[in-house]
Amino acid sequence: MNHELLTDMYEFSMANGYYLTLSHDKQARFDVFYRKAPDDGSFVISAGLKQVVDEVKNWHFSPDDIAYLKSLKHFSDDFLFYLTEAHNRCSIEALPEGTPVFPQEPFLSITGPLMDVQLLETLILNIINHQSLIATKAWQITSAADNRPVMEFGARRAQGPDAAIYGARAAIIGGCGSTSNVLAAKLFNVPAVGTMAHAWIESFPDELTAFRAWAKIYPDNAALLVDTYDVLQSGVPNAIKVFKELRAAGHEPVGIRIDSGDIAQLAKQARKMMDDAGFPDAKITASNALDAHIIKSLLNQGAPLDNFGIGERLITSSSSPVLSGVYKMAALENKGKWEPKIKISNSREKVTLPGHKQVYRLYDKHDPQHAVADVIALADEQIGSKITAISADVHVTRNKVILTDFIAKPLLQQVLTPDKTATCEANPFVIQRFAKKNLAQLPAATQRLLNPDHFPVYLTKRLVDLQQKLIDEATNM
Ligand SMILES: Nc1ncnc2c1ncn2[C@@H]1O[C@H](COP(=O)(O)OP(=O)(O)OP(=O)(O)O)[C@@H](O)[C@H]1O
Ligand SMILES: O=P(O)(O)OC[C@H]1O[C@H](OP(=O)(O)OP(=O)(O)O)[C@H](O)[C@@H]1O
Ligand SMILES: O=C(O)c1cccnc1
Repeated sequence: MNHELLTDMYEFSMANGYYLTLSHDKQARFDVFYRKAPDDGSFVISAGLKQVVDEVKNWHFSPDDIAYLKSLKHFSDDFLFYLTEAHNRCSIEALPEGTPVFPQEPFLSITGPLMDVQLLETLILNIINHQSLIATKAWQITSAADNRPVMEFGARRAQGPDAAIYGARAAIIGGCGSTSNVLAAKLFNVPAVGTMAHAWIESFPDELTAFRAWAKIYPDNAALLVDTYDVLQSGVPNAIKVFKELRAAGHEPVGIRIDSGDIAQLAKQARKMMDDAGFPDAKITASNALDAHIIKSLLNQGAPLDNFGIGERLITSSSSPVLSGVYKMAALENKGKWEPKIKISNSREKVTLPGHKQVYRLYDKHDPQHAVADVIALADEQIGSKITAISADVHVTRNKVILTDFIAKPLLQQVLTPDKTATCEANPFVIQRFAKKNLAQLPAATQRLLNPDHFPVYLTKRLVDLQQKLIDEATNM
């Protein structure tokens, strides 16, 4: 299904209005950014860019779409004709997927005909907000799991098929190692994994028969679900019987999955039983409405867990289910000249950053693996060896600093041009490694699950002066 109509009606009303009142090739630039990270975190892991680039690159309206828009009797024929010829005329600059991004930083900027970029607002936000939210949640969960493999199990609880598919990709970006979602595994070339459901056990006369039947079919992939009847009285003893039979036939068992009850207590006792029976390498997988905080707590209780299967709280980010990324006009072309644009608000933090911008990550000159701050600058500014900067966080009291001794790396990169040249990493594991590398360069305190430190984000003086000038002009001061 093409997604060109996946936009809000007001975007079409405005685009039709622009067509009727403004010059048709008037260019505009919009930025995507967010103001507050989910779960009171300090950053978001950017995700969704690959899908955005694919959508924008192939942007077009089918005859059926045009017929539907015509049937609404709301748009001019000339505008509808413009849409029949629509194709990508936009360029996109963006942070690569997997970049930890902080509030106010544009993680994507799109430039193109005003009508086109306006029509793309809803779809771009839909994709970026969803996938960045899930990638960030997956980072929380996998960081709590402390290098133990996490399988994404959420398809059945995701809010619809797209959320399951693209959520699985975002989960890999955020740190998961595999997914139970076979379609996502196929589409993104990632491992499809799984154990068994209680239905398998219930389909046989008893648990032992069910385990044996499984082990016969999958002798090298026997991860047995032990909680259908009683984990310690029945599940683990039966699993051990089958493990012994497997070993006698020359196979090593994978382990067990515990999906209910007090996981810490059950895992400790199951571990002891399997060790005593000669299976110290049999793994214990935990599942059952787990999230980052429960995983941390289980590990703090000393639960000997090797793997996690995580569904609903990952795929829906249920503890913080919205990333409110926004899409705001930064500049508009007028008679061949770009003019910076601003949205003013009574709340200082909601005043937008005007103009064509670049985000720099500053690394300590003497320790270049250590990021010390980000700076948002105007794109045509020269970043020298010294920057006078103002905190992007309006609540900071001592908000003016002089930054020196840094190496500045520009983060926004061109990923799509109107001639359809697209450069954008697709492989979610490559992106996962990029995310890990970038996170390792940030202060550890910004990555606490509870009350993390905020990473300093600054604006250059020129950007702040431009913002103030536009505020003054708009308020006639
Ligand atoms: N030792 C533990 N410490 C903290 N949380 C735990 C522990 N063991 C399980 N949990 C979590 O507690 C929540 C509720 O577990 P509960 O015992 O109610 O599940 P259950 O009723 O046994 O499972 P089910 O409803 O699937 O039969 C789940 O999110 C689970 O992951
Ligand atoms: O709990 P999640 O993190 O979403 O992980 C996925 C869950 O999906 C399955 O449950 P199922 O749908 O069979 O229902 P159940 O909760 O009764 O086990 C599985 O047994 C997990 O418990
Ligand atoms: O393979 C599993 O164990 C699995 C898959 C999806 C949901 N719950 C469990």
